[in-house]
Amino acid sequence: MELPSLDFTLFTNGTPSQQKYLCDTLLAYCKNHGVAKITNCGIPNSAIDELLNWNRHFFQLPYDVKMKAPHPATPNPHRGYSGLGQERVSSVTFDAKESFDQGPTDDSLQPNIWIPEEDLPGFRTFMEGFFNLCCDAQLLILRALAVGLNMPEYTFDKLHSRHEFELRLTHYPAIDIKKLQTDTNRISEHHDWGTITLVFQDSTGGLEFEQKDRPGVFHAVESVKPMEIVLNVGDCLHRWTNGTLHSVNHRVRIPRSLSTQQQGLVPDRHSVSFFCKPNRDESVASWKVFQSDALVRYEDITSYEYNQRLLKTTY
Ligand SMILES: O=C(O)CCC(=O)C(=O)O
Ligand SMILES: [Fe+2]
Repeated sequence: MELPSLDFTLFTNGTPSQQKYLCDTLLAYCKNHGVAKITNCGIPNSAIDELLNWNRHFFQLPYDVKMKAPHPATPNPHRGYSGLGQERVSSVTFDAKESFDQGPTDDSLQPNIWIPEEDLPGFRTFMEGFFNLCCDAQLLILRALAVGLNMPEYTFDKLHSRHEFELRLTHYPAIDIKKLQTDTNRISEHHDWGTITLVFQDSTGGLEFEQKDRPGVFHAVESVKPMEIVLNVGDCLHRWTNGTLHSVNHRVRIPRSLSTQQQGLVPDRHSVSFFCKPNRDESVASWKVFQSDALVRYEDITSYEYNQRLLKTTY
């Protein structure tokens, strides 16, 4: 199953009928698959190339330097560098990845943890700027989704006004294909916990999503160019819409181009995830307008409680 890229200039600069097409198509992907590929949502392509370059530079640093910004051994703050195996997405399978987590600059509850400027000059400035670009992009995407849902265009704006989002760099080191065929994943199957996630990836491949109506059947979602951003629906959007929008199960495994290979090395892979999450004090209960069968599937807890519940299972 190939996912075509949806060009967001249809929403920002298109005619009313092109705008409608973009919103309806985006909504259909979010309902039927929980995933879509998008381009031109306001983040310059050159910034995405640069982002992946910074990702490479960061993880190429010696381990001791990366450990100058250690993610604590505990879930909070969910910031800084996590080495191989520190985060456990699955309780069964080892995930061969290292990551670096960042939030907004002014978050006193979860302050950022940076390596010293002299160890990678320019890294922090670029990453803080890219975080802001993602903030603008998520607003645009959620407005298009709101229009697709026949809701007021600005429905999601105030629910995300505090930018309590996370930006994560991930590096999957080169690995023997036999390991990925047996006891190791790059990232085990999981749902994202927030509203939507934007995934920027290099051309290595390996990201897969589970078909909604065929549990256990996964399809590759690769980006021919890094400008093709993968959009995942997360749990909070699923909860608010009472399951109308589908929080997609996904994982990273062997790239499609190597799937028949029996031996050798799978090259390393770099990706970046921007997790757009509701303000911490927002409820993530199902909205009445989506309760056609009077069944409230999801209880009234805050976004923060929901997030903490899940975070505690992985660190
Ligand atoms: O590396 C990827 O492409 C996806 C990573 C992911 O799913 C995540 O960080 O939640
Ligand atoms: Fe994910």
